[in-house]
Amino acid sequence: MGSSVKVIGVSKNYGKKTILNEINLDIQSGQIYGLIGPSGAGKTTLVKMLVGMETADTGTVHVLGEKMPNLKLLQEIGYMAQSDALYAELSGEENLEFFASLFKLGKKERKDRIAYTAQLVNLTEELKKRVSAYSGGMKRRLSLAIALIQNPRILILDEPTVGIDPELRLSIWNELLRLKNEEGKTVIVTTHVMDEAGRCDFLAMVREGRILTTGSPTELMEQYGVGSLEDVFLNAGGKRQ
Ligand SMILES: Nc1ncnc2c1ncn2[C@@H]1O[C@H](COP(=O)(O)OP(=O)(O)OP(=O)(O)O)[C@@H](O)[C@H]1O
Repeated sequence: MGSSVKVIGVSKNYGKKTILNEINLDIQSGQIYGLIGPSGAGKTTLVKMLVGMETADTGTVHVLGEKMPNLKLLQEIGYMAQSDALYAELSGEENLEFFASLFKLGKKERKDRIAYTAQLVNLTEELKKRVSAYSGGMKRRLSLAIALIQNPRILILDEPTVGIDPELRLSIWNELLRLKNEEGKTVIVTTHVMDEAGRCDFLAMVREGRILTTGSPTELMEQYGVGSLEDVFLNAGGKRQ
């Protein structure tokens, strides 16, 4: 299917600190690609580069064949940040309407996308409430709905299920799998949750700004001679402080 995302020789420093060190990634279209690694490894900095919100000091990032950053690609990339960027004084529905208005969507399509994304994250009944009255999990769910609003080809989700209960987490993962299988979407996700990592087609282990290893979950377990991704994570030195 070809590459959706190509990262070549990307490095980034903040002051004297090296945050990303010679990163290379080739993310095939129609895959769920997981970035796993301990806190502070550089995952968020890396995904921000894929979205075009950060620039590399050296190296290049291409998304759908275009060099990033590139405003043309906003329509094609849905991004869910680690902290929610929502308008607290507006209702959930007004937030969805606002974000939908930023994209090229016809009137009916806009309405349909709002209904579909709200239902996907189980917020249909709560749409009229102000976001300031939402719980943390509800805000995460609304952020996920916003990431999907313009029907992007690539979804980039930074720890999407933090604060979401197991039942809804499962239904979100089932939907991500459906989006991949039926609509050929590419999903890039950062996670600390190993059962989520196990649902990815391909994983990159990130630590101290480097990619330690890449492979399917099964390949990584074989590589480290262990029976679980938890053990891969620990053996690769990813134990949380
Ligand atoms: N704007 C910034 N200025 C200076 N340092 C930064 C900046 N943004 C991130 N960092 C540093 O870069 C490093 C990597 O951070 P990043 O958020 O990319 O890690 P992460 O792997 O996403 O971690 P987590 O899982 O906790 O979100 C950290 O040491 C962080 O303190």
